Amino acid sequence: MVQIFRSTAQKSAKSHSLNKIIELDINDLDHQGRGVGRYNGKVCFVQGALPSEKVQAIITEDKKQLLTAKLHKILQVSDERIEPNCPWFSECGGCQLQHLSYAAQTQQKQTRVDQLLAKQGIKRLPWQPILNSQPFQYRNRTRLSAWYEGKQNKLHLGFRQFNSKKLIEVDQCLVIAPKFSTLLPELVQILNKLKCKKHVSHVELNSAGQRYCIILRVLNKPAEQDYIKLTEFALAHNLDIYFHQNDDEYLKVQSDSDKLYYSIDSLQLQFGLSDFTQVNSQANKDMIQQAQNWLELNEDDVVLDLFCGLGNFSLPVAQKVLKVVGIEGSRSMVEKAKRNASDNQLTNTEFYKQDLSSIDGLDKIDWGAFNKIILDPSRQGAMQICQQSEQWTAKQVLYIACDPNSLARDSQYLLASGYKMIKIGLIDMFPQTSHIETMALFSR
Ligand SMILES: C[S@@+](CC[C@H](N)C(=O)[O-])C[C@H]1O[C@@H](n2cnc3c(N)ncnc32)[C@H](O)[C@@H]1O
Repeated sequence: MVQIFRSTAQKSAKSHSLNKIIELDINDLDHQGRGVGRYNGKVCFVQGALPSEKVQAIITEDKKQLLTAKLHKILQVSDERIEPNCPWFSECGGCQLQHLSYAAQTQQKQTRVDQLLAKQGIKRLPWQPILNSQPFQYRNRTRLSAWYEGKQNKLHLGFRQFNSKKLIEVDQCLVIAPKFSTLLPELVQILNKLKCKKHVSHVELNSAGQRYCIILRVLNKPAEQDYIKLTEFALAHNLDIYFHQNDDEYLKVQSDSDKLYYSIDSLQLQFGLSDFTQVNSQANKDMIQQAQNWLELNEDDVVLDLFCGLGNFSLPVAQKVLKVVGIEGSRSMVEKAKRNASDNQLTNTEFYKQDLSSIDGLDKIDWGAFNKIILDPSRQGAMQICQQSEQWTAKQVLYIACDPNSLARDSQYLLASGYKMIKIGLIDMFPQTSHIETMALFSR
């Protein structure tokens, strides 16, 4: 008979290993920023440990091929270890790398991309200089969890703990816009004065555009008094505050209705609070500039911008080329991209709504019409698209990846179609975190 239950002996060996203190060498960082070593033939992930360190760690999880452990003591300290600036760093799940020097963070990210592409047989990458960001105060969007504690009749704001549902209350955050960080204690105070405080599920902070916006996600319709209190707070701090109750409905507590827009050089791009916008405004501008430089745009180019969003790449590119066609899955973003083009007097753009993960959608694209292609997919990547790359006439393809795993997978299809990777560079869009953004240029 096939044994499907673990024997009692196996079970008890596992339970004995829990809480055991082990000693190991750390030689890598994983995609969540955890130190990686080996113990008794198993891979062991130790949160808080760094490559080149020797540590003692307490086993918290014992699976067939891997262990998870908590850092207990550092026996040999990495030269790159620094004191984290944030008092909540060891608990809060928002940042994973504040204990690593900024230069080493980007170097580690580059190493990780090297490793992932090497696994697919893509080696000796043509690395370009890293596009660094300011290490703190760079985030223009963040979401705080809110939770109501019945016994004390108190609302708390914070972030989730690493790999857990537990919430860590914070009254400042070093990676978000400084105005928001300074305002957090007063924001919690005012929220605690609201009738609807029990029904606030989370709070979003958005300074992607010209205004500082606070969005309160509420489960029930707020009372009139709440509008009055929040309007006073908004006026006192020069903020816009919105209630977000249903999917696309954002109700501004003040009555004026300013449009939101962000700038790229002389262009102004309108966006909505539910739209995708890049989280790091300066890194976004640098990324767009690098994209234009790498593509060596000229006035004869006809460019296809896939996953174009609101026109973040399409519009600056349109200023330099004959024509840009942008394709995007969200109808409302396509409408905004069109309006953004006309508001900026750009007459050489077209935008279409299309699901770029469906073969039917891809069949409608006239691939032969473009000599340059920009791909900026979400984390899932652009596999279905890159699988069709054989039929492309484009000489150059620029791939911007927010997940290096997708880049590694999709690069294989491009290389198989005769493209060569001629440039690759890290864009440090998310300092202090383990997120990796990469730009790669392919040519044939
Ligand atoms: C990483 S964002 C990039 C947006 C834009 N290029 C920018 O820089 O702001 C990815 C975009 O892909 C869109 N998207 C996601 N899945 C899609 C799909 N299956 N088909 C078409 N667009 C999709 C999202 O709506 C989002 O606007």
